[in-house]
Amino acid sequence: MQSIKTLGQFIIEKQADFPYAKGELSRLLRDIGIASKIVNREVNKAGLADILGDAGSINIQGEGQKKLDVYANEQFITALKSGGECCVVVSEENDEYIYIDSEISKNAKYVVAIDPLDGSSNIDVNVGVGTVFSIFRRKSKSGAATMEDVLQRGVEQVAAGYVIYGSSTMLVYTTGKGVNGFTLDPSIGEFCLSHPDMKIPKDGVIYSINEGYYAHFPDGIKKYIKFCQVEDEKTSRPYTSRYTGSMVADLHRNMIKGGIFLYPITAKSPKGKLRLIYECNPMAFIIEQAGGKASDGYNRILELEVTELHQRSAIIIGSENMVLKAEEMMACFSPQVTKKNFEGLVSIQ
Ligand SMILES: O=P(O)(O)OC[C@H]1O[C@](O)(COP(=O)(O)O)[C@@H](O)[C@@H]1O
Ligand SMILES: [Mg+2]
Ligand SMILES: [Mg+2]
Repeated sequence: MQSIKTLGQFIIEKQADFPYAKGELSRLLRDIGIASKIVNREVNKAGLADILGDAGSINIQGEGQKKLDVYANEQFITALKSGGECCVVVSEENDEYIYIDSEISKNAKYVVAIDPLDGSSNIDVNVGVGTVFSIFRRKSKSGAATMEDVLQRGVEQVAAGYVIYGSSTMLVYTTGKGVNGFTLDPSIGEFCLSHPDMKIPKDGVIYSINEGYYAHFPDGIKKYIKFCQVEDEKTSRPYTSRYTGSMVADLHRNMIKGGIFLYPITAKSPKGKLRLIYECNPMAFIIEQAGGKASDGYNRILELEVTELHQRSAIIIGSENMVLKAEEMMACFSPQVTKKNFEGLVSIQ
């Protein structure tokens, strides 16, 4: 009989990897696991419960909030507040960061940034959606948290993960020592280790991008899309186009099969659409830990300076060789205008 390993058992076991660990991060991951199960329960019966459709409110991104966005946000914030291991929460659905000044949390060590429900446009149509989370250590010693605690670069993350509410529900996370995936077994209500030590193939034949915005893409991206569509058996092209409209679902698929996901700048989103702190950075940490690569077309996502809570970024992420090819196209056809080469350009004239 094959023994199962639950998320809780795995977390405790891996705690040994961190000699000075006191269990705070383990308990924090446990709390996120519990909230994920509660959200999963509502997602699964969304059509029956009054949880589909719009909540009638707009978030700071100017996006209409779905009822499930609001519900998921409440569940994660409640779990993080009652768990006591997190002193600040940054959420896509809250304009400002939430400092948890309760007795058990106010001096807690960790900061959590979260996209409670990713792929909101797919909620009402039963296409895979997700949750994305990123965990940092606070910078300030204790007491009220500061912007310095929340505006940290991706390289500062101590853990990151996502939950995908799809044909099955999975939680995938890293603490910087590889990536592991757990599938929820509803019959025992436990996430069980199903995908140990996940690795993304160096190459793939899947590209994921919303080609509806093609006319507004940088030339480098247009060239890369053309590159994907060329007939060339030797390089298994044309690649296959797969795009669900849920970043978590697209990245999860590409992580398992190999592939590239691109959300570049467009006329509609001149700084990109996806948010650096709770979408790009956690997914970049996971994909890099699985052997892949993540950039904004020029720079490593995890090294980008973070200056705003809901800062956006262009993102090209996935199989290493595919991202390198896309970066090559960007460098060639959409060279980055940096202060340095702008002065160079001006001096030529
Ligand atoms: O509809 P578009 O412009 O292709 O955007 C789809 C992208 O937007 C998102 O839905 C944004 O995330 P949220 O749903 O959390 O706001 C991503 O999951 C997805 O990749
Ligand atoms: Mg999202
Ligand atoms: Mg969201």
